[in-house]
Amino acid sequence: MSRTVIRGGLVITAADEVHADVLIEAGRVVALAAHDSEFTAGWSASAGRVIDAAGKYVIPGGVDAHTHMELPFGGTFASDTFETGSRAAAWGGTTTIIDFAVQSVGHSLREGLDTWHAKADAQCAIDYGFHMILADVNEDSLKEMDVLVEEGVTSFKLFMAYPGVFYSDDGKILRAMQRGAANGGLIMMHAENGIAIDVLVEQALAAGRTDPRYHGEVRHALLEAEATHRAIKLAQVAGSPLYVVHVSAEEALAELATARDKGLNVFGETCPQYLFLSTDNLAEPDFEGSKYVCSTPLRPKEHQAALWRGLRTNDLQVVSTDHCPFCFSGQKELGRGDFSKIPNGLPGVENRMDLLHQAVVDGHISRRRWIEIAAATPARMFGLYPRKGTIAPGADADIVIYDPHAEQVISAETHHMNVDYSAYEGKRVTGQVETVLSRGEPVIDGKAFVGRAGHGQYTPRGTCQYLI
Ligand SMILES: NC(=O)NCCC(=O)O
Ligand SMILES: [Zn+2]
Ligand SMILES: [Zn+2]
Repeated sequence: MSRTVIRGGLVITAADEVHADVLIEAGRVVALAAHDSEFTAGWSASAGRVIDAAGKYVIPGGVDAHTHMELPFGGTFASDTFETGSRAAAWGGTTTIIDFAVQSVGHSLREGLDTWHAKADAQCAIDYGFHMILADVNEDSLKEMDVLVEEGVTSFKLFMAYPGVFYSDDGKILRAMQRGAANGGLIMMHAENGIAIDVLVEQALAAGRTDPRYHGEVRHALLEAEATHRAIKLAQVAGSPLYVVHVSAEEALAELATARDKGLNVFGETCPQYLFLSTDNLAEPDFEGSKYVCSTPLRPKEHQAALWRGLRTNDLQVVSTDHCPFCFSGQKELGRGDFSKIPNGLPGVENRMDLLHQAVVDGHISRRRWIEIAAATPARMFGLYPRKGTIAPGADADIVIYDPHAEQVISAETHHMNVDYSAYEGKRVTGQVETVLSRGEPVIDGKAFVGRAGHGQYTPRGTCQYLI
């Protein structure tokens, strides 16, 4: 049986930081023990591979709980396939993604799930699971939720935005929440008042305000806060937990904090783009602002301090990417002259672990909190813990050797995502992935990709393990 030993690194989990050696066998962590102690004697001699991690961090692979490979949106498709996107994720130290299978209106959940399996199976370099987007809540799809939860698709995204596409009205949302309360499925909410936003879009375009910056203005922070408040109340009535995705506005975060102060099972996710980018980017000239069009939108810089505080106080529990890349050329350009036609989404699956490490360097969060929000909590939230999200006996050996002192400059010239720009072009960050193991197998080795499409396995999930 092949054995790997990782020697001499600082092992960081959400719970601990310890100088330890890690023994891996058959794709799993078998033991951790104090570096070069009596307990590790003989490990290296019997190992097929010994990785020297002296001076490096040894961390659980990242769990990115919000990606959209090949998502159809606005008449085009997100430009990363599961092959290119999962490879890029590995380059950035993420070893599990949870992507969104989509139910189309008039079709079953099963059809949507089968379609996403056909896109992803045998393509991924790292392990993957699925949430389900509920676009058509009806008697049949409600019943299907029960079956999917049993099968390991244990979370369902609903949209208060995008009328005519993914939108659900309050009655449908309430019914899905009631079903989730009964079957254990976690409701994930895109919380923006899409009906009101569509009025503002129409008014802006009629007044000749067509540039990307107006995307941010019509998607008003108060309309995110209002929808967040409404979603919380509906969840309370239904008796269901709630996970609000891509929180960007301070006012929306305040709604989550109030609910959590009452002891409710209400959770929030934010994304690196809301922590590091702002409406200044949306206002870039020559249509460059289109590169930053996503929903919820980027906010004025002042919101960032509130989001960092929310991450420290645990009013926000998870940082995912909402990775949904569209090339500037030919895709973002669909919205020249009409911001409402710019496909929504930003690339970032490769950058998340590095940007959050930079947040450690900058003093926003601690090292253990970095691992908690990027690996341990998403794994717990979505029923993957302790197989994913930690380094402990029995866990999958999804492990990253991270060089905390390496300097790098993020750029489209060097990234591996299938998109022609970087949202963080030119940003200097300290820290870089050196080696990535997925179930004990090297995927990135000494800054080279050595993985393969099809190594990544579909991973059915349990129900939420984060309830109060
Ligand atoms: N977020 C975004 O702009 N695009 C992806 C779809 C979604 O998550 O709403
Ligand atoms: Zn969304
Ligand atoms: Zn999304």
